[in-house]
Amino acid sequence: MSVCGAARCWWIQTRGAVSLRVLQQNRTVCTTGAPESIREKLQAFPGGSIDLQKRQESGIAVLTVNNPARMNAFSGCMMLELEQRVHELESWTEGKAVIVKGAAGNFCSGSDLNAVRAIANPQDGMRMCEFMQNTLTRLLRLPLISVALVEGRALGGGAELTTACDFRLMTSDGVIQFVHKHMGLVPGWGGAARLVGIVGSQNALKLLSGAVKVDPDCGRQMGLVDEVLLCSSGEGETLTHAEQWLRPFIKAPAPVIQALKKVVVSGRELPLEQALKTERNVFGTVWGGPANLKALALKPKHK
Ligand SMILES: CC[C@H](C(=O)O)C(=O)SCCNC(=O)CCNC(=O)[C@H](O)C(C)(C)COP(=O)(O)OP(=O)(O)OC[C@H]1O[C@@H](n2cnc3c(N)ncnc32)[C@H](O)[C@@H]1OP(=O)(O)O
Repeated sequence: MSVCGAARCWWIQTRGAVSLRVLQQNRTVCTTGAPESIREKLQAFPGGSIDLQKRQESGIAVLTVNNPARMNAFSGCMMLELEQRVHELESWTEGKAVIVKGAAGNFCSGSDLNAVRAIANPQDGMRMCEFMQNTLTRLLRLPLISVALVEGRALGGGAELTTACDFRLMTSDGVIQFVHKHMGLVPGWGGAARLVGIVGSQNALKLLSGAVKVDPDCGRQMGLVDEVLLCSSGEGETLTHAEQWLRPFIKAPAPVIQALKKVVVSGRELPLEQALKTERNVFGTVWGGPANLKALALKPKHK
C-alpha cells in the first residue's frame, strides 16, 4: 500500500510489520507511481534495457543501464524498467549492496534525446521528471549500500543517476557532467537537490552553472567521487574492483547491513526526533537477533 497525500510517506520495516511514519512536508510527493498517461507515453519509446543481476552468495546486485547504441541513454521503456528493478531490490531480503553501471564501458548519457524531443510539452516533461525523481529517490533509499560505477561518461540525467547512489567510484577515464545548462535546462531527476547534499551548495552551483566536466581528480577534491579505480573503462575488471571496494562494508549478515543503511537514511532525511524514533525502531529489529546473539556468544574483542 502506498499513500499519496500532503506528506511523504515513509515505510519502515520493523519486525516484519510495516509501520507507516508520516513525515510532514509542505509539498506533496506522490508515491503511488506516475499517472497512467505518463506511463503510456514512456512506453511509446522503446529501446535498451535495465538489467539486474542479484548475486545471492555475495549479496551484491549489479544493475546495468544497457543501451550502448545510444551511449546508454534512457529510453522511455528503460525509465519504466528502472522502476521495476528498484521495486525488486526493495524486497530483496538477502541483499547488501547494489552496483549501478552502464554497458560497454560507458555510464549513461541521460534521457534519450529522441524521447525528449517528443515529450517536449511542459506538462509531460514535468511528469517524466516526477516519475524519475520518485524512482531515483527510492533507489537512494534502498536498504542496500549503493555504488555508481562511473566508467566513461555520465551526462545530464546520467550525472543525476550517480547522485542517487550512496557512493561513486570512477575509472581513470571517467567524467561526470551536468550538461543541463547547455540544454537550457536544470536537473529534473532530483540531481540538483542531491548534489547540494553531496558537495555543498557552492560546489553544486559551480558544477551546474559551469557544466563542469568532473574528472577523477576534480571529483575526489569535491567529494563527489569516493574512489578512483586504477583502470580504464571496460567490462569485468572494473566491476571486480568495485566489488573489492565494497567488501569491507558488507562483511555482516544482510539484516544488519540493511538496518545500518536504514538508520543512515533516516538520519539524512528526517528531523532529529523522528530520526531517533526510527533508529529505536530499527534497533529493535536487530537487538537479540541471530547476529547479535552470535556475537555475544563469541565474547568479541575489536582489536
Ligand atoms: C533531466 C535529464 C535531461 C532531460 O531529460 O532533459 C537529460 O538527460 S537530456 C540528455 C543529456 N545528454 C546529452 O545531451 C548527451 C548527448 N550526447 C553526447 O553529448 C554525445 O553523444 C556523447 C558525448 C555522449 C558521446 O559522443 P561520441 O561522439 O563519443 O558518440 P556519438 O555522439 O556519436 O554517440 C553515439 C550514438 O549515441 C547516440 N546518443 C548519445 N547520447 C544520446 C542521447 N542522450 N540520446 C539519444 N542518443 C544519444 C548518438 O546520437 C549516436 O547515435 P547515432 O545514431 O550514431 O547518431
